[in-house]
Amino acid sequence: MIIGVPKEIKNNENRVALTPAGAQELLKAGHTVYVQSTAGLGSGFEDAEYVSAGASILPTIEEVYDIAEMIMKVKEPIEAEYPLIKENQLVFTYFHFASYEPLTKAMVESKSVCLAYETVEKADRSLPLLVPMSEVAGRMAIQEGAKYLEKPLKGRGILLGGVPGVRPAKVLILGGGVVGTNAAKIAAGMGADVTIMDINLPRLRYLDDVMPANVNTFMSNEYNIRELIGTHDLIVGAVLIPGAKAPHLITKDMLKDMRPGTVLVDVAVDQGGCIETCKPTTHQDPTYVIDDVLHYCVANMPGAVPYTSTLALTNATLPYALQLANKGWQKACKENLELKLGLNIIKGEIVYQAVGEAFNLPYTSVDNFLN
Ligand SMILES: NC(=O)C1=CN([C@@H]2O[C@H](COP(=O)(O)OP(=O)(O)OC[C@H]3O[C@@H](n4cnc5c(N)ncnc54)[C@H](O)[C@@H]3O)[C@@H](O)[C@H]2O)C=CC1
Ligand SMILES: CC(=O)C(=O)O
Ligand SMILES: [Mg+2]
Repeated sequence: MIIGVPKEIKNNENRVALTPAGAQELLKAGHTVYVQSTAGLGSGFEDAEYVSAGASILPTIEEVYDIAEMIMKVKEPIEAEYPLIKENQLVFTYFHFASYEPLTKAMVESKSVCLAYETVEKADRSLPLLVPMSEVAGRMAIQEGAKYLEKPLKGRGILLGGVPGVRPAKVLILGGGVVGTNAAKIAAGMGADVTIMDINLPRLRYLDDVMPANVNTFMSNEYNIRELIGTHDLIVGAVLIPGAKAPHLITKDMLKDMRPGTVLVDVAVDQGGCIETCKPTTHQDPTYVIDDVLHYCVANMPGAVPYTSTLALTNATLPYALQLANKGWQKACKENLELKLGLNIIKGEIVYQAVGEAFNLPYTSVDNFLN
């Protein structure tokens, strides 16, 4: 198969979908790999390293899209990329369709095959291609939150860990999955007073078992959320209903119950956000203030630490990319249910229920395409 790796063009997105090591594995399996010039530079990989691994370099993004049967990307295509995507081309990347109707419609129109990293799902319901980036974003959520709690950055001016004789900051984490657990670990390590909320009681039991003593768990519901938001300094949004738009757990009216300088980091922004007042921001301009509450809603948080994120992402995606390249998407998805669940749009039809439902658009069974 001919595989193309374009350079990411979203704001401050420095990750790349394939490392030279990954390119070598695909080449060893008999495939051809084209990488756009400088695509790996932001993650520390020179064009020459891809060439040594056996890949070819193409100067422009147009040439990469033009030649490739499978495009491997990191972030969802942005408007400038829509016209480059071809009929029948397999696009393997994050899409987060349910949060953005224009992208969904553009990919339907492209008649391409869209296999979304974030909905590839294992039998135990875990999301193997989301996990590594959720680990990064969860840890970063506290790093960023602690920074924006500083007064000159418009936060309350409280030190996360406190000091002897002065109480630490209070951190509230909505959603105790991968992002939430990683955020809690870092916040607890810095000495904060941490509460994790989730609707999944077995998950709360597990977290209660493994987390240090400065982490408490609390059932997630509106009543309990309203009880806590007025006393917490940093609130992290980390809920997910796979493939669907995130539920708004913090509504606009709740902001008035928070103290001035409270910091909200809505990591779930890529699925629409679990804070009603959240709108996607970029690393260039990551925050804004509403009702004296600071919002941080960067939709590609791991893009800021590409040296870590590119390796973590490609460790997870490569085995799946190899299956797609070796067998073609239809056979690979027929034989591997995990990959099949990643199919969101095929040749003009939405095949992922939560995406169709998000926009009241028709959807069809993926099985219609796999026989
Ligand atoms: N902004 C960014 O750069 C990044 C964003 N993300 C996003 O972060 C979000 C979370 O991802 P993961 O932690 O991997 O998901 P996950 O599936 O591991 O965890 C989600 C948790 O939310 C819980 N949940 C669902 N409804 C809830 C509710 N009403 N109240 C409280 N908890 C609820 C679930 O029970 C689950 O434990 C996703 O939208 C993901 O795409 C992930 C990586 C990077
Ligand atoms: C998961 C995701 O949206 C990201 O890594 O940017
Ligand atoms: Mg994202």
